[in-house]
Amino acid sequence: MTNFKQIDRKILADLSKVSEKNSFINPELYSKYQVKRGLRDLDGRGVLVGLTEIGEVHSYILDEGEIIQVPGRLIYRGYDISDLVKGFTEDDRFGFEETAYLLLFGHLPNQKDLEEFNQVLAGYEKLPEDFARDFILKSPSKDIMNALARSVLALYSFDTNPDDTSINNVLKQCLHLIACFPSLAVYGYQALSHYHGNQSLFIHSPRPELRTAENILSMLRPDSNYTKLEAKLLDLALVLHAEHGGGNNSTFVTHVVTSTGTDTYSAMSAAIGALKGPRHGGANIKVVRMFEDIKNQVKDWEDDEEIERYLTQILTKDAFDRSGLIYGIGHAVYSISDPRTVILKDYAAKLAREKGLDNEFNLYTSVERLAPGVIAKFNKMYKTVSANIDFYSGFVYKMLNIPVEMYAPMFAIARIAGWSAHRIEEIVNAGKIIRPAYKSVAQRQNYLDLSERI
Ligand SMILES: CC(=O)SCCNC(=O)CCNC(=O)[C@H](O)C(C)(C)COP(=O)(O)OP(=O)(O)OC[C@H]1O[C@@H](n2cnc3c(N)ncnc32)[C@H](O)[C@@H]1OP(=O)(O)O
Ligand SMILES: O=C([O-])CC(=O)C(=O)O
Repeated sequence: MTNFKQIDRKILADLSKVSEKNSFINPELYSKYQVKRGLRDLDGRGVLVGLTEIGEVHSYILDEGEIIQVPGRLIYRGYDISDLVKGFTEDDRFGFEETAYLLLFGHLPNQKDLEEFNQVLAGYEKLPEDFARDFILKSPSKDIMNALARSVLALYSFDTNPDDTSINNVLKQCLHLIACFPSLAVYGYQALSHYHGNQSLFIHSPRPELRTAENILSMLRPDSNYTKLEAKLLDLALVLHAEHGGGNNSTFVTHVVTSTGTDTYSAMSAAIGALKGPRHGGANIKVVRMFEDIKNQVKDWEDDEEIERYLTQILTKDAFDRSGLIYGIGHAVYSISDPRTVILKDYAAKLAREKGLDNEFNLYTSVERLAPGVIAKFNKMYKTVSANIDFYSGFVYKMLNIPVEMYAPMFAIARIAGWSAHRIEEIVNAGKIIRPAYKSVAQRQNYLDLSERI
């Protein structure tokens, strides 16, 4: 057995070298053929690939053809996110369901619309009989995003009409997914914590009278208790994560996969896979882990030079996960600021004060202030970088006692609303499969018989 493993490892190592060598493309060729890497122009502007009415991510203005970076704005269906947040927080209402309604149907719900919508979601939140036992608890995964994607794919089998892409059917499927993502994710976590973490197993059912944020906390906690303040803060986080235009990676994946004509479960599981990545929604988990490392490595949290030295080690791949990335900093579109971070940071500050975590909050603000300068020393920058939403979200979740494995799933529970709206928009407007071009830069070769190959 050991021998086999050793041989296996050697073969794999050799094959990996060959694979890596023969996958390399000379970076100069990208400029030669004017390939827009990351679907971005050299100045950072995204290549225009679609139109949407759902979300707008605004970060610059053009002045006589010149890009002027401005503080970021996020607009859902024409409404500025800060106005939406102000509206429901000042009225002391939950905002996530109202936001999901707005994204899906294009207008703000009135009282009656909202009550009806809450009832619809409550009616859809129940999982099929024995689904949790057979599909979640029986094979617990160490990664809740993978568990969530698997559950979404498994739901296909319980749908009597899964491949029907009429809007009526797709809307029904999307509403079902929006309603049951909290249970799918939380049960995935409970399975992990029980089978891999030796903790007692709790499976609490969602309660129809509770809103999404309340249900998440009630299902996560053994005693189901939470304060109104905790639920409101989580609700705010869900609203801020619900949508980000058509170009963010997971939503673009939703458009790409939807354009093939495939079913809702396939499209949404692909989007979950995209969101999980540490350069996208998975960054919130990385940020909190990176801060655990910073807290251990940096002795004086008030010493800017010591913090900068550590951040430099991250950039040079000598610290943390050796990826060279300072997580939670930078954004494909925003430069001066991410409007969601501005809102969340304010709440993070208040909560940190309440919980006696001012020191840790101050460390976050120091990293936020120092990281852009460190990154600029190592890269050619076309725009400044600033903290993105993932920078403070994990810290907020941590203060809400939400387990770290649930941070990226929390993003998915919110973003399924945006993905759903984009899937419907793609189906209503498209009819064309998304298929960009790749130029082959391989040399043509004459075929060799097996006996002739060296
Ligand atoms: C919800 C979300 O998805 S928000 C994003 C969450 N992701 C993270 O927080 C991960 C850390 N950040 C990053 O990896 C990047 O900033 C991204 C992926 C978000 C955006 O990347 P880009 O579009 O390449 O950003 P931008 O053009 O501003 O970057 C310029 C250079 O700085 C580098 N850079 C940007 N941010 C960082 C960072 N946080 N750490 C290290 N280097 C960075 C880029 O890699 C790029 O270098 P390159 O030209 O050699 O490729
Ligand atoms: O827009 C992006 O590229 C990433 C992002 O912030 C999001 O999806 O929320």
